[in-house]
Amino acid sequence: MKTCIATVSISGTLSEKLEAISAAGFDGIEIFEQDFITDSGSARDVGKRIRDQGLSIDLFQPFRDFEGLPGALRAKAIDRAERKFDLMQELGAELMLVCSSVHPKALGGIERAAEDLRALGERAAARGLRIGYEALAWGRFVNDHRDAWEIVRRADHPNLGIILDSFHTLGRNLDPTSIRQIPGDRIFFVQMADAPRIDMDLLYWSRHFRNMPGEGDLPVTDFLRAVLAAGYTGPVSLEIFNDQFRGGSPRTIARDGYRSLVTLLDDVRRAEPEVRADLPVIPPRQRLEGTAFVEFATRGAEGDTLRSQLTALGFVETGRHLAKAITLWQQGDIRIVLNEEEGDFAGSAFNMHGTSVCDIGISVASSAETLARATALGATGFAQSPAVGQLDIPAIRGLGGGLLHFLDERHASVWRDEFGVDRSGPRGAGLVSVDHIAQTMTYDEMLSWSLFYSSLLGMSKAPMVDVIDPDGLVRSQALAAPDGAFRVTLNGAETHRTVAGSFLASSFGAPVQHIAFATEDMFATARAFAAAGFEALPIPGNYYHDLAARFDIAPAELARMQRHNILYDEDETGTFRQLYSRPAAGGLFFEIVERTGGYSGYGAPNSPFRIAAQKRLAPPKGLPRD
Ligand SMILES: O=C(O)c1ccc(O)c(O)c1
Ligand SMILES: [Mg+2]
Repeated sequence: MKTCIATVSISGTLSEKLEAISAAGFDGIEIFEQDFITDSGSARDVGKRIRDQGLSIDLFQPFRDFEGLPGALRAKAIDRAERKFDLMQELGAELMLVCSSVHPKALGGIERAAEDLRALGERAAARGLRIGYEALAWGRFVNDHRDAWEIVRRADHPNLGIILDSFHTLGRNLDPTSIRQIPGDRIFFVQMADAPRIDMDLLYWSRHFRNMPGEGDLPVTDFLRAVLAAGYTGPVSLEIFNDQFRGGSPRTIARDGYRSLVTLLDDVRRAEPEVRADLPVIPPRQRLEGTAFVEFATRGAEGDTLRSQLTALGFVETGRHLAKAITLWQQGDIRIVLNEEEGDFAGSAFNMHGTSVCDIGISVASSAETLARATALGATGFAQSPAVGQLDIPAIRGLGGGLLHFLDERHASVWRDEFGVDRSGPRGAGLVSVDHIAQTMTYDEMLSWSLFYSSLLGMSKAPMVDVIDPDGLVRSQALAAPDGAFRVTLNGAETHRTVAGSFLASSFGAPVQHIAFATEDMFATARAFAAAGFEALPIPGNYYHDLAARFDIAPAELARMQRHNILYDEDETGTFRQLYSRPAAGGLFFEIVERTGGYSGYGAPNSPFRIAAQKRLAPPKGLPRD
């Protein structure tokens, strides 16, 4: 199945767009007329440049306000179409998109529209061209793909077909199953776009907020399933109008687009196995089984500080790497790796970010299949020649250039072979596993990284939440494996003045801002911490007065929470307790959580209080406080 993208979806000049689209792996483009007009090359030159990039021109668009016009206006519209046919022939484009009219003088009527489009189909046929008719969601008379299809059906011309665009159908909440009734060969082109569910004017929503399939909230998989079940075998294309993408990096947006489209085709292939279209075969998302390790790059005095922090949290050093300056720290099922090598990957991560998380190991059902899927979806592989005796574990680059390693049962012996350790850690303070890893990025990187996790790995998104920092808003997007075995929260900062933003600035983009460990008994853990000299993030008394008002918590329990600086939340399914460390050098910190019942959130109502408490302790530089 051919993969395409509209030039409007990518930022830059036409040449930059083409280069990025080609590099990302697409087969063809929809050329937006505006991108042609702004270029200084002739139509022939532009057509050649596109083909020289290895791309075909699968659609020329848009041609507006054609059908339903009276008298002289109709004649002028036909003349305009003929001129654009000339242009298409020079470019080497065979299919034109005609979108439903919004012209104030246009007249309604299905029969009139069918007649006009039949006439246009006839003129296109005389030149070996074809016309695809698309219902814009805000079209004056035609704004529903079922009406567009009725017009195309009545026009009954072989050079006229329908163009389906997921946004126009799903944005109006139209049921895509009606598409299954359209003969597949009368669908001339298919455009895919997702969007976040926002209640607003359709045209404005479409022109500014579309995003890549899987990045938004629309049922795009159901839509494409219906299209392919109808027997459509033509190109599947992305047509994404998005303000943020228009200002983004052409390469990144094109790569994300390709990743989202191949993921969508793969999801459809699995959901609709009878379809005829030839869809790319890539391995399925692998089951995630947990966090195998979290590796820090550190050195010298910073390493000593980190070691004393880990000790206060109940970790113990259980092994040393047989060949490198790397130590293993354990507690329960948690493995923390401290890498003080100067020459390898961790060394360069330390030079760049200071003490920081440079590598996350994820336990998966099959690491080879995980790597194969990630590679098919355009992830950047990572290989560092293993030291003697070091297992070669598949890895890719993640956020901030950090690594993600994928381990399966074939790598179970790595701890014994390389560190001489073959059991889980001591009970320590009762920390049992990594609950989640919090990654910080700029706001405009969030869609990209949430697509990364949801397309490469078996993780799904929770609704986005706003986190209020006293100095700005931070958006937070959580993603989790279905059973919570692996969770990440992505925090998008818009200014340097927020805790998240100042972390990004001061660490030069370190990928992990905090790690949350799970305990099964928060109070026992807090007591063990206190005995080990752990210093909690102090939470003000006002918080506990408010807790007493919001929830039914016994006074003795509330007093215990306050004594240990424990935060609390609950929902219909269960309860959540949180305890934070003080921020370490560079702003990195630890969180301890206890979940009961089915609570699957992250204590979002508590984050403003946590952030304010962090700022009291360590005001961002240049911002005197109190
Ligand atoms: O916003 C528009 O006008 C517009 C133009 C062409 C399309 O294919 C479309 O989906 C929207
Ligand atoms: Mg469209």
